[in-house]
Amino acid sequence: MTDHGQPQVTGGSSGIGKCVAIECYKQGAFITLIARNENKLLQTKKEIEKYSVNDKQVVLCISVDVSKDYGHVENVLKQAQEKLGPVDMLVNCAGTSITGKFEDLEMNCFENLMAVNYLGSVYPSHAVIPTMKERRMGRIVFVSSQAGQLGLFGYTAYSPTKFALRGLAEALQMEVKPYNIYITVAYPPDTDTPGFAEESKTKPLETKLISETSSVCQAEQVARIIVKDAIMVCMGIFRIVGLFYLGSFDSIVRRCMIQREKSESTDKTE
Ligand SMILES: NC(=O)C1=CN([C@@H]2O[C@H](COP(=O)(O)OP(=O)(O)OC[C@H]3O[C@@H](n4cnc5c(N)ncnc54)[C@H](OP(=O)(O)O)[C@@H]3O)[C@@H](O)[C@H]2O)C=CC1
Ligand SMILES: CCCCCCCCCCCCCCCC(=O)[C@@H](N)CO
Repeated sequence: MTDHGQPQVTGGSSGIGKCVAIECYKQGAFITLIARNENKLLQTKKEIEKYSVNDKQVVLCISVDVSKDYGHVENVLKQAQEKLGPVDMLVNCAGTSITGKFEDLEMNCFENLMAVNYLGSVYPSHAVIPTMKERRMGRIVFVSSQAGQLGLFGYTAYSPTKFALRGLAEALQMEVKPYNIYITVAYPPDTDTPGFAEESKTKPLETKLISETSSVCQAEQVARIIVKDAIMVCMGIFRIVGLFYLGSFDSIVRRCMIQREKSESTDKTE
């Protein structure tokens, strides 16, 4: 059934997720887009279909809130797999941001962001893992953020949700590695998307000034890196060989250094 990729992309109707879907579609994949707004999904489906590389390719749309009812999320993702075949990659892009000073943010900001950005990645991942384990293959991508590596002014509600994804990814990786399932985490910088434009409307001045120290990326570029990393990590054997080489190169450099120091000190004593 699957001589082509079968990715499911949450948040696939906009921004980074849309570009990830296009990137996979250009490689011949059958795509499932997951987001809430049906019109946006259909519009994106049409846009993606322009990039088809063969006439069998399909773009399936699922309208669901990834952060609300786990049972429902599980059902719709399973239904999609019945239609298109087993998913080989899940890219968790659905997410949103609210900025503001800690004391100015309402409690529901903290609750909603944790629900969408964190649980909204847990639910779809939990739904696809059993099939991936059975098939002894799969990839799951979590889209964190540079604000998931550093806590920055204005991001008290957002950053923790993105830090959480890293903890989830590392613990889950240890569990699923024996099943040949690979987890990657992306940490994108500010990226030009509808979500970013929305976020920028209410950013505190401090956050703006901090953000302006680094430039805004294009969503296409971020998506390309996300897809490439997800595929590269699968080449487990190459990674191991690569690490071995790095280790052996380090020891060459170390030997040369010791050699050079020795000959320098004998030069001095002569
Ligand atoms: N743009 C940026 O500067 C950066 C973004 N990121 C992260 O990348 C991801 C994508 O961001 P970006 O492309 O900017 O976002 P956009 O706002 O442009 O797109 C978000 C997508 O997620 C969907 N979505 C949002 N909430 C839910 C939900 N509860 N259930 C299902 N789908 C949902 C939206 O569709 P709908 O609303 O119809 O549901 C839409 O398809 C986010 O996780 C974000 O935190 C990370 C670093 C930088
Ligand atoms: C090793 C770590 C390197 C860190 C470099 C520091 C750069 C600071 C710039 C601030 C960037 C803020 C990113 C938030 C992006 C985001 O997730 C939102 N735009 C979502 O909408």
